[in-house]
Amino acid sequence: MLKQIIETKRKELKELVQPDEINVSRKSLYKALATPKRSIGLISEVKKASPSKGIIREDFHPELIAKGYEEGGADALSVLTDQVYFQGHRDYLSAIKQLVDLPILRKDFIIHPIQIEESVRMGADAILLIAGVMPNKDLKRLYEEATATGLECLVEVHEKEELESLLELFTPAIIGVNNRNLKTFTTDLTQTELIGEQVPKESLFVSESGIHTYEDLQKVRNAGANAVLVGESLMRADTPQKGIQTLFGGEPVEATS
Ligand SMILES: O=P(O)(O)OC[C@@H](O)[C@@H](O)c1c[nH]c2ccccc12
Repeated sequence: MLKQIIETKRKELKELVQPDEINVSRKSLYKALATPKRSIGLISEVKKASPSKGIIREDFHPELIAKGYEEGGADALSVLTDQVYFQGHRDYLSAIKQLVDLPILRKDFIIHPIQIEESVRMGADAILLIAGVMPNKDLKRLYEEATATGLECLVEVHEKEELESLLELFTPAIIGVNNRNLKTFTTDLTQTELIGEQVPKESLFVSESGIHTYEDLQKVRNAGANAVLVGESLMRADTPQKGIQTLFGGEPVEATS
């Protein structure tokens, strides 16, 4: 599946037209996750559909959802911009960036430097880079280019070996462990426990996918995760605020934040 997605992305890129640049100030994802509002950081994802689950939310209003996440006390937002497989859109990200005061992660399949310029223009604060979809040295180059333009990167890994070989080249500031097996689409939080042991102390550690309950949250926190990236379970909640509240077992945001 991932292979197919990347192939589609390559074709799309041949016809990419850069958007007009929106004028916004950048917010640091790293800082937001290093000083979370609760006992663990939360990146809430604006996600209408996915290849594994189909449509997750029919009445999909990205700006309302984003606003709800902000009111619910999310530390950062992730916005899907891939259209073909996730029914996202780069315009959603631009609109949300102008509406909320949180760092925004662009969730897409970034494989070429022109997407870095595109991400800057659309107003993203950070981008996702997925290990395994390109040689590590190419990923490192994209990481450096993005960083030089003021974009932060969440570097996602799926296997222990993937992280080990990446760390031989460089140490990403933010490392995400995806609990979803990209071949079978099943999620398993023990991935966070297993691979988490390998995440260097100086990097922020994000546990991604398949986090649905307060127990799940505690499990990955105990495994050393600094933050979670949650889409589906929040998108299926009555309201984004209620979703966050339930996920955190009612834990309030810190009064000082
Ligand atoms: O909806 P979930 O299971 O809470 O997962 C969110 C996020 O981790 C997932 O959307 C994701 C993780 N890595 C990705 C890469 C591309 C697209 C999507 C993703």
